[in-house]
Amino acid sequence: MSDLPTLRKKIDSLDTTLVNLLNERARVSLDIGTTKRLDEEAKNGEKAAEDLHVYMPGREKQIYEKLERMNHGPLKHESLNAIFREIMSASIALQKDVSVAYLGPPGTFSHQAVYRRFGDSVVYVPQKQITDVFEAVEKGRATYGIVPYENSTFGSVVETLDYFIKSTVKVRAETYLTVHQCLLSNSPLDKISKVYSHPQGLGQSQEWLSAHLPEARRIAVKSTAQAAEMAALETGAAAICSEICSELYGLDIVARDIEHGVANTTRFLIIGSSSDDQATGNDHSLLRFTVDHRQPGALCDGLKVFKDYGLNLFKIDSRPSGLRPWHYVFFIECSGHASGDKLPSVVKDLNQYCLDVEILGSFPNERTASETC
Ligand SMILES: O=C(O)C(=O)C[C@]1(C(=O)O)C=C[C@@H](O)C=C1
Repeated sequence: MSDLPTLRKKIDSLDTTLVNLLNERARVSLDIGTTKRLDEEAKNGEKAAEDLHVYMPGREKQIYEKLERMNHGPLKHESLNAIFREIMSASIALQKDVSVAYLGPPGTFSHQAVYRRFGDSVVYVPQKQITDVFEAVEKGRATYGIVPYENSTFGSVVETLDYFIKSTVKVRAETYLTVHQCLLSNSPLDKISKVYSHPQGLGQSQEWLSAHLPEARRIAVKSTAQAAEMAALETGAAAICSEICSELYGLDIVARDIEHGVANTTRFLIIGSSSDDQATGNDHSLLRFTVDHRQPGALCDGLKVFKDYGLNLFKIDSRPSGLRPWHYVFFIECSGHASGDKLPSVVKDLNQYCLDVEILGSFPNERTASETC
């Protein structure tokens, strides 16, 4: 082993090589941006080129999988992934100014999910409620949005599903975040009479609340970080939120990991003005449809279409349509991609049993093998 000055000299020289290589990569990324813009302009005109999507989840997944295959250490996979998250974040930001709307204020789990997916080089646009995230994307105030879709303990996020009934946005990607809920307050546990959180935070921690704060009022607010903001202003109030809100809002951690359920995980969807048209071979698609109730068995016949084409179903939700009582909109998540050969035929066949069918987006499956079991 060499002495310290020699080893540091080696590091200095490697850093120079790294910086040069990173800039070489950045220049290629700029060329990719220009090529995509020119291609889009030639195909769909100048306006489409302005709205160009620079975030390509399918391509990113390919890169991360390749990194995992070629990394033989000593760098850990997670460390290499974190480094590349920032490399790709910078790469996206070079191609275009990218902003991401999320359910704020800072400190929410959505905020952490944006960081996980988009890194530090994009602009973060906090929104007051989930519906505002959709609107920010629809009205072009943000390039992308991230919305909570479901939680492994408490189930679907109905506010998100309800907005998908009327929205024009498309799903581009998904991301998973392990969620640990904390009880934050400036009062001790025996003085807490009110607990604020998002309905998901309250739901994921209901067993703990019943055991430790059975008398406390549970108050649902728009987000977990808003709950922290509010709890910081009142004595005897607490918030169920992420640990990072402790520092952000000046609250003490009264209890940690109060969620029930094993490996409590929230799944987020990344939305944009269009879906990713690049299939990866392991994709999921989200569809929305309304069944024609005048036909007996229409829902059953509709579901059979997926089976006939060999597409696996992962999730089914139904929500009131809002148009008339007992009339529902169904959401189906299945394997396959909108640009594949099966899904367009499924949609065509489904139309026999449904009043309307729409593919809300196709995206790379990010669930790891262990999460699938
Ligand atoms: O391959 C592309 O399409 C790129 O824009 C390049 C790149 C990258 O830096 O590797 C950048 C952003 C995309 O999300 C995926 C990949």
